[in-house]
Amino acid sequence: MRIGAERLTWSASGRAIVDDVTLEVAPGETAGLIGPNGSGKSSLLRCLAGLRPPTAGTVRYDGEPIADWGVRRVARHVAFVEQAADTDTDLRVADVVGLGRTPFRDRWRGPDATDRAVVVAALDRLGLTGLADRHWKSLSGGERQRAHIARALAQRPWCILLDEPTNHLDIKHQLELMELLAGTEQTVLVALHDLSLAARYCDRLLLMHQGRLVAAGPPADVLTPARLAEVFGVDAEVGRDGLGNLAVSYRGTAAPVGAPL
Ligand SMILES: Nc1ncnc2c1ncn2[C@@H]1O[C@H](COP(=O)(O)OP(=O)(O)OP(=O)(O)O)[C@@H](O)[C@H]1O
Repeated sequence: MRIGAERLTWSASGRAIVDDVTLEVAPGETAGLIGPNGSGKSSLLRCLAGLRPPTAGTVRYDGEPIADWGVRRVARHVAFVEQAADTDTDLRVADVVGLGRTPFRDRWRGPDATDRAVVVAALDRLGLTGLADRHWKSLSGGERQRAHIARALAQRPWCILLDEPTNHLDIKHQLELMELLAGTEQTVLVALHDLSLAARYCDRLLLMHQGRLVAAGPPADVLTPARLAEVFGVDAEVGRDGLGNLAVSYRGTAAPVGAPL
């Protein structure tokens, strides 16, 4: 399924937080959304997930304006893992993951065999099978993060939007998650702060700066030292690491060294 935004603007407190953004993520593509703190990544993802009606412009899935879809139809096609998504609940982990099946159930019907099988598969995919019966409150931050991703997979969505999903994850689980996202046939748009991780696993990167989409393309084209200095304020080098992967190395900030605080 193709994700599209056309001249999308979302304003708050009289300011364009997402400013005239046009983008497209092709079916099956894994696209990385990058940009400094406050550049509008989460706000853009919330608009694309249908959680925020845009001030102007259109969000489309496979060419159809999402504004014409009901909440349930959106939830059947698009899963969204929010940043630091937390749930203060007494539910078991399997029940939280089972919430991903809600859009497919009648209001009064409990989970059926398909729902249960999908939840088992999603728990397994995220290495959470052993934690299925644990209470949510007893999980670590990384375990919760993985459970939120399992909940998104249980939706069996066509598109997955994720906001900083590697937060809280140790390096093995970061790599596992990125391998999963890069390997899935679903369309993925994932906001990431780790530029080397983004460069390695994403087909294309979309770079946000002050609410605007300022670059989009293959990682090697988007991640130039000049852009990293201008957008992120860092003095960086982009090259191949010892394994041949594109990687960003930082000399430091681009600000003058020794400037008084
Ligand atoms: N409801 C709101 N009202 C006013 N300002 C907002 C609102 N939501 C977000 N902002 C502001 O919009 C800007 C963009 O926020 P957003 O969370 O989209 O950025 P981000 O790129 O995801 O940042 P980060 O990398 O820190 O998560 C920030 O300056 C934020 O303070």
